[in-house]
Amino acid sequence: MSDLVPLRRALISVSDKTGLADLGQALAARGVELLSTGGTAQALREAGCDVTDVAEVTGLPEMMGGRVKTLHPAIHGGLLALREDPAHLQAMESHGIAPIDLLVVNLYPFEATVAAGADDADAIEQIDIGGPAMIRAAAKNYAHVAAVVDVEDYAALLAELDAQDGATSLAFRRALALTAFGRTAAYDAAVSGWMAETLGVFAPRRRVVGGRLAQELRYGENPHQRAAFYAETHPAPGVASASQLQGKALSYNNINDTDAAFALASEFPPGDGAACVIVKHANPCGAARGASALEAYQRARDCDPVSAFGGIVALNVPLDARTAEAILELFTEVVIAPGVDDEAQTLFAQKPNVRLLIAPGMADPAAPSLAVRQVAGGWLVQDADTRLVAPGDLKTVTARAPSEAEMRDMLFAWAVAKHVKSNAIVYAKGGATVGIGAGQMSRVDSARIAAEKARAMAEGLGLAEPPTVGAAVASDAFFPFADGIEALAAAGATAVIQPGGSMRDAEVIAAAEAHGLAMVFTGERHFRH
Ligand SMILES: NC(=O)c1ncn([C@@H]2O[C@H](COP(=O)(O)O)[C@@H](O)[C@H]2O)c1NC=O
Repeated sequence: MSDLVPLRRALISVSDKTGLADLGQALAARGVELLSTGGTAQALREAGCDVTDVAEVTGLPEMMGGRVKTLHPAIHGGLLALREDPAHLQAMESHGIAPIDLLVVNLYPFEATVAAGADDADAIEQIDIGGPAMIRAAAKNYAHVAAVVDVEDYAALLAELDAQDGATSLAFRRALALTAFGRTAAYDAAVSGWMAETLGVFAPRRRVVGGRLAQELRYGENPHQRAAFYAETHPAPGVASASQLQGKALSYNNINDTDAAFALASEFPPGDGAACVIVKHANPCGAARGASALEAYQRARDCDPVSAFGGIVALNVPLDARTAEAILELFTEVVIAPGVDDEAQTLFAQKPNVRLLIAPGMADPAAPSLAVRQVAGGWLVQDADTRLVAPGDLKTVTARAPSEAEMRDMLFAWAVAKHVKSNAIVYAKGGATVGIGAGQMSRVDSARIAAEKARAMAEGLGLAEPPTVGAAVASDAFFPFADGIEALAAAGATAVIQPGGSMRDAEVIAAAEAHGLAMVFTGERHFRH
C-alpha cells in the first residue's frame, strides 16, 4: 500500500483564525470537502468557501456554550478508523461515518487567557476539550490522517499537497503527529500548572513543564552536545522574550549567561538610576550603578576588565550611543537592554557579529516563579529566589553601625551576591563591585580570590591602593569561621553584610570588632549553585 493519502475531506476548527481564509480557499480549490465548527465555518463562508457544519455531520447541534461540538463518533470515527481494517470499515459503513483525512485545529487560548489574569470561571471555559480530543485522535492515526495544530504549518501543508499531487505522505503526517502530541501535552501542562498555582499546591503529584521551540542551537555547552532553546508561551521579560536586532545566532552559553546578566540587572529599578552587569560563565565579573548608562558600564567593566573580555552586558536602561561606543571597544558577545536608540543601533551595525537583544522592559525580581533543574533521573523544583532584604530587616551586630555610604554599598553588594555562585563574596564601593569571588568550595578562598584580583588589577593600573580598601562586603551565606573576616579586613574592607547564624557567630563578630568592621546580619542567605 502506498503511504500517500489523497486529501478528500478536512475538518477545520480553529480559535486563531489567522490564515484561515487562504487555507480554506486553497483546500477548496483542490476539491477538498470542508467540515467545520460554528465560528470557523462562518469565517470560511465569508471567505467564499463551501462548508459543511459539524452539526450536520453529527446530527446534533453544538451545545452547552460550545462545550460539546465535535465530541461524537461521526467525527472521532472518521479520524480514528483504520482504513484497511475490515471491522473498522464495516463500522463506518453501518454507522454512516465518513473518513476525515486532514484535521486543522488550534485550541482555545487558555494560556493567553490565564496570562491576562482571567478569573477561574473564564479560565475554565477556555480549557479546550474537543480540540485536544480530535488532535490526539488524528495524531494517533497518522497512518491515515494529517493533523495540523499551528498556523505556521499551513504553508507546509499546501506545499506537501502540491508536491504529492493532492495527497500527504506518511513522513509528513508522522512529523505533524509529533508536533500535535507536543501541543496537547504543553496545553495540559499549562492547565495543570495553572491549577496547582490557583489551588496553592506547590508539589502536585505530577509536574509537567511545557515549552515551544524558540531556536535550535548549533550545539550545547560543548560542541559535541546537541542543544535547543524552548520558551514559555508568555515568557517574562528576559532572554526568551527579547528580540534580537543583530548579531550571530545565540549559543547555549550565550542564552544562559544573558539570563544571568539580565536577572541581576533587573534587581536595580531604572527609576533609581542606570545600572550595568557584565557576566562571564554565569557569574557577574562586574556590576555597577552610574549617573549614566555609560558610567555604569565603565564602572562594571573596571571591576575586572580582563574577565569582561568576551562578556555579556546587561543594562537596566536603554542603550545610547556613548555607551554603545564604549561597549564596542571591548570584545563583547551579547548586549541586552530594555531599549536602544537609533545612533547606538547604527554603531552596533558596524560590528554585525555582536548580538544585540532588546527586552520588553526589565523583569520583576520579586515575581514568583518556579526554578527547575535536572538531576540524573529527575527534576528539582523550587521557588525562584525572589527575596532581597530591605534596610529595616538588617540587624547590626557590631558596636559600630555602618555609615550611610557603607549601608548603600552593603545593600548593593548583597544584591550582586544573590546572583553569584556560592561561595560568593562581593566587595563593593561607591555603588560598584570592586572584587568578586565566585563558586569556590570554601568561603575564605572566595574572600581571598576577590581581594587578590582587585589587588592585581590595581597594581596593573598603577593605583595607589586596591579598591577593596574602604569597601563593603557581602557574603551569600554565613562565615563558618573568623578566617573569612580576617581576609576581608586584610583587604581593607570596612563593612560586612552576611546572613549570620553560624555556631561560631561570636568568634566572627569578635573578629569584625577587632578590625573595626561594621557588620550586619540579614537573617537569610542566597545560596546559588
Ligand atoms: N467541545 C468541542 O467539541 C470542541 N470541538 C472543537 N472545539 C474547539 O472550538 C474551537 C473553534 O470554535 P469555532 O469554530 O466556533 O470558532 C477550536 O479551538 C476547537 O479546538 C471544541 N471546544 C471545546 O472543547
